[in-house]
Amino acid sequence: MDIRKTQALRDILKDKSLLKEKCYIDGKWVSGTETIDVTNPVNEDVIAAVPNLGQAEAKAAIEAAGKAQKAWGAKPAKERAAILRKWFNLMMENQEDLAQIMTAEQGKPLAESRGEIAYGASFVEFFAEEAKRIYGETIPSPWPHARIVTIRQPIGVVAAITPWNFPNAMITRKAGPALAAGCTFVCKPASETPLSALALCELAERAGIPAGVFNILTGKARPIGAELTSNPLVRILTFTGSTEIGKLLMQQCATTVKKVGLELGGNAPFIVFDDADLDAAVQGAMASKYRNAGQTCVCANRILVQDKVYDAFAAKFAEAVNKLKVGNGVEQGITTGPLINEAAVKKVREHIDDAVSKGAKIVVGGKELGGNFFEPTILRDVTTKMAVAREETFGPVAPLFRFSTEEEAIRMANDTEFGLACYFYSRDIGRIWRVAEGLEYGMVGINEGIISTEVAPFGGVKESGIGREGSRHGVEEFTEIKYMLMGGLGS
Ligand SMILES: NC(=O)C1=CN([C@@H]2O[C@H](COP(=O)(O)OP(=O)(O)OC[C@H]3O[C@@H](n4cnc5c(N)ncnc54)[C@H](OP(=O)(O)O)[C@@H]3O)[C@@H](O)[C@H]2O)C=CC1
Ligand SMILES: O=C(O)[C@H](O)CS(=O)(=O)O
Repeated sequence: MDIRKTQALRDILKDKSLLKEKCYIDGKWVSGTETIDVTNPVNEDVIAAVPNLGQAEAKAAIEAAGKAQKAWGAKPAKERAAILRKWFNLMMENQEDLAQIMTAEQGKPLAESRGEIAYGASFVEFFAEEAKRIYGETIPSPWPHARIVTIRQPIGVVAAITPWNFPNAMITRKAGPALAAGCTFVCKPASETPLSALALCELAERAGIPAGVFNILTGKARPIGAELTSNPLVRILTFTGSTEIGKLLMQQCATTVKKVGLELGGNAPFIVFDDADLDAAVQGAMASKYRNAGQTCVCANRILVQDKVYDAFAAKFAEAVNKLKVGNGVEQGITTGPLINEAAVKKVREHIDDAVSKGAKIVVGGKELGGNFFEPTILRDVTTKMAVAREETFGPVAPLFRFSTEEEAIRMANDTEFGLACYFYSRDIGRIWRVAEGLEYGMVGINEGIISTEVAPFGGVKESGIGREGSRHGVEEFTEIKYMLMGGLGS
């Protein structure tokens, strides 16, 4: 069967009006004089074309968001909550079509796309509820003639730039709390995956989200980014993507002292101690490493295995990885779709060749399968001299490192400028507390390989980012605390 054959996306969708080839600015569908092709990573076939907009349209979107923010922020929280709840319901009612759109433009297997739609919708559901719980406080006054209160108010216009690997959830993980807090939202999605974002606009309109509150524009990253980071109407830039671009955007935001929310790159260690349940560790490594063909910022990027169980773990892990099935994500039973593009395949190839040239051995996989497809791969006898130790592979490659002591494992795990997610398997309670507290990361998976959920704070330390998304903390990022002193009360 030709794994690179695909059906026309419009023919697959039940609700064809979800396939949008226009941007959504101020409640209007906007075309462009030029367009950008959207391709299916399975075979690079063009599946749609979206407007190639620039700085002027970004400015118009920001101004529309600025105009709409006052009324949206002034709505009672309960009303905003009800509209967000409708948006959530519409996402779940259209889950299959949204998943088909995602698999067509991003490549992940349909089961993962359906999962991402539910995950992305969960942020809208969660923050619809949190909208009603954005509290202030009263503070005991040091003066008899005065009283102190604080309130939380919406920060204002939110600008967002999002990546291709989770083209729905990385938008709703920002838009959910932003709209809940009474902010308005202007987002540039990744050029590879704009269709998931534009479908969200169609559902936002149906949910009754007013014009100007939720805006998506596609096009030239640099000029749009320059406007989003310099326009004084924008009060926060929230970005998910590479650390390199995150640093650039943070610099650009400095000129107008914008708040930033940054979810950047990772280099997650996955540590297997000799007291671990090896079957559970293999299961966790499979889930963490090969989800989205390894294209997630929280994927296990380095697998550190204690000497005594190294060979046993490697054998069990190889058996599991050999069961993965590479192919077109719309086919039944496919576990691993194509990588997003040629550059991604090239990076995986370079990482494997570098490791092997320095002494690593290929246990499973290691081969390109044509186009953007790459075999799920395990490397053993990997050392810290190899590129995979320092760089995020962002592909289906599991490098196995060895360690002897607990201290060595923590030192190896922390030997990186990144600090997003980390994982370890142990059944010794003392070790669990020592290691969890010693790891320099924003998130720790203990005996678990998948930790992302809307109820917990997602984010990193060091060069993996600033701020948290999801959880009650996620909505606070889009508010400002105002301190009010009420004086002249006599005594
Ligand atoms: N911490 C987290 O939650 C996540 C981190 N990442 C990290 O991102 C990387 C992979 O994602 P990838 O999309 O390639 O990352 P990029 O940083 O290249 O792109 C992310 C977004 O930034 C935009 N962008 C790129 N250059 C500029 C610029 N100069 N000005 C404004 N916007 C710009 C892109 O637009 P365009 O597409 O038009 O180029 C895209 O929308 C990996 O390092 C991964 O770890 C990814 C997902 C989640
Ligand atoms: O972009 C990513 O990699 C996501 O943040 C990972 S998750 O939230 O889907 O786990």
